[in-house]
Amino acid sequence: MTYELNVAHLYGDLMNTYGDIGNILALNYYAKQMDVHLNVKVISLEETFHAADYDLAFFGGGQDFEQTIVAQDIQTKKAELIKFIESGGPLLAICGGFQLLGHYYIGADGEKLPGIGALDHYTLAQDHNRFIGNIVIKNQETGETYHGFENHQGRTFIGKGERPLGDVVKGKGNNGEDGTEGAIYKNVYCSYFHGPILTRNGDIAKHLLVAALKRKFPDDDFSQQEALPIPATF
Ligand SMILES: NC(=O)CC[C@H](N)C(=O)O
Repeated sequence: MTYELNVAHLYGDLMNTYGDIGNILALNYYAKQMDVHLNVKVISLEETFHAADYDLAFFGGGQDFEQTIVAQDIQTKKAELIKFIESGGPLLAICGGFQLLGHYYIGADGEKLPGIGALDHYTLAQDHNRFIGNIVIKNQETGETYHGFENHQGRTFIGKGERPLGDVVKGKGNNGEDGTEGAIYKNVYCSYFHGPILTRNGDIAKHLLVAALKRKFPDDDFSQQEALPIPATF
């Protein structure tokens, strides 16, 4: 393979609800077609995340119990994660991962867990209810439609500098109120979609990989990779 990218799978052993690890398999599938080899490393509790060592990161969803543990540990990685994000590092964060990149998450039992505040959203609890079901959204900038399955109790409200990943066509989205789903900030893509998201929405995998390639190899031309057709089903 011509290119190599280093991928950090953040808390891959703890944050993996509904087969979110399938996102790593899907990334590999698309990377191969782009002539890219991925070196994937799980970075978990008490392990160091050095922003400069990685070209792409993935942070999956989790249950409240795992999130209480991760919410503490991730504070030790906060500065380097913010460095990675602010320098344009591509990162995909799903559900619990999405919540912990923001200011805080209030769990089903009312416990307030700190996030790292790298992105300007916050997540409230809801009373004895979860948003569960198939969801469809549309990204207004690209015109792309994304399909997924949501299952979350948290209600997220996005903030300064964040655009939604899409507008809700069907389903609940971030909070069931404002019609937004997910968030985009710089090269960070957040969503409540399981499914996993990248197996059903190859366009997002392509955006992440192309962003990582352009950032790591600024002198090369990736128009061919950008033009890669995305199969209807993975
Ligand atoms: N699937 C998930 O990652 C769920 C995240 C969080 N525990 C919630 O219920 O909102």
